[in-house]
Amino acid sequence: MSRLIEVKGLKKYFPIKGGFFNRTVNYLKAVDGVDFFINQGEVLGIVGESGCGKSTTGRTILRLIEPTEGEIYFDGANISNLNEEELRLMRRNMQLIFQDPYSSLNPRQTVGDIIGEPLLIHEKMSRGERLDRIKELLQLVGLSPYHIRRYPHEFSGGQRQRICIARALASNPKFIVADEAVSALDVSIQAQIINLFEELKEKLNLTYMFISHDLSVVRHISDRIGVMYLGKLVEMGHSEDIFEEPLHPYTKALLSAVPIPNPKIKKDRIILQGDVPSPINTPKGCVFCNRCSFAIPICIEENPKFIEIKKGHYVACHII
Ligand SMILES: Nc1ncnc2c1ncn2[C@@H]1O[C@H](COP(=O)(O)OP(=O)(O)OP(=O)(O)O)[C@@H](O)[C@H]1O
Repeated sequence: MSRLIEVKGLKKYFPIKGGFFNRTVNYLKAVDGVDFFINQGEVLGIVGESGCGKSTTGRTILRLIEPTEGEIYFDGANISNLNEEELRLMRRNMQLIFQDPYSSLNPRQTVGDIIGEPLLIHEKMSRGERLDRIKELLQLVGLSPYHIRRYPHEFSGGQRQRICIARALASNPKFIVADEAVSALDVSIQAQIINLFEELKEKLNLTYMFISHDLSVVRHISDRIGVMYLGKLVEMGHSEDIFEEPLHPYTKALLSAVPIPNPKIKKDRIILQGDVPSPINTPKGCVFCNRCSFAIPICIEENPKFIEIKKGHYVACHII
């Protein structure tokens, strides 16, 4: 299996300005040194509580946010230092679908204009060819070609997310970052949109990074899952391993809150204590240690390495 995405030592520190001269007085460490890869045709789920750096990771990979440090490879090519023109060409291969289908569509544009916009930017097409392609995209996401002249307010939340997906597919991308793409939808509609993502992946040979704060959402679609906490990956592995044999105390705590239908899977009940530390003054040792019931003295002193415990299962924890 070939690697479509590879990320090495990725960091994104946002400067914090202050004082009379508005100088940088500190940094918020949104992403603090993450390494991972996504194979061609694979779905990597990224989970973690709000503010742990999931969106920043996704957007930095797409170069919508400039990385502070680290390397990003797409299909073997280092895209960390591309110039504007090179980035423009690269972007057609990588698309972002985000949370809120209500605010991400221009209410004054017709569905046809919304979906056709990337075709104007990226493709040299005649008007007729563009219309055909828009109709094809509408059908691909389960909408009707007759919807082409309608406006976003005429659609339900699930249908609007389908429009966003059609727009993202217009440039024939290979890689999609779906950032909380179903979080704003009702549970029954969430399932429909997740099924659509799965169908499109098979039909169009897509690769996804599927970001969610909700483990039960990523479970169904992900081949592998990465668990983030305070800007770092604390565990990553095949979905079955993460659900059936979680290793990191934080992953166990997240799983405690998720109902698991299989009675054979025994879960340690771990309740999260305390608060997430500030991403401005991150702890010297393990980022999770102030909330961990199993912490030992080394956890306060030393940041644990992210190591492969068994094939494909990585964890950053001193007690494993
Ligand atoms: N443009 C920015 N400037 C300064 N800080 C930012 C910026 N974008 C994000 N942050 C901060 O970076 C940290 C990580 O944010 P991010 O949105 O990546 O987290 P997340 O896990 O996706 O959470 P959520 O699901 O709530 O979006 C947060 O502390 C956030 O406040």
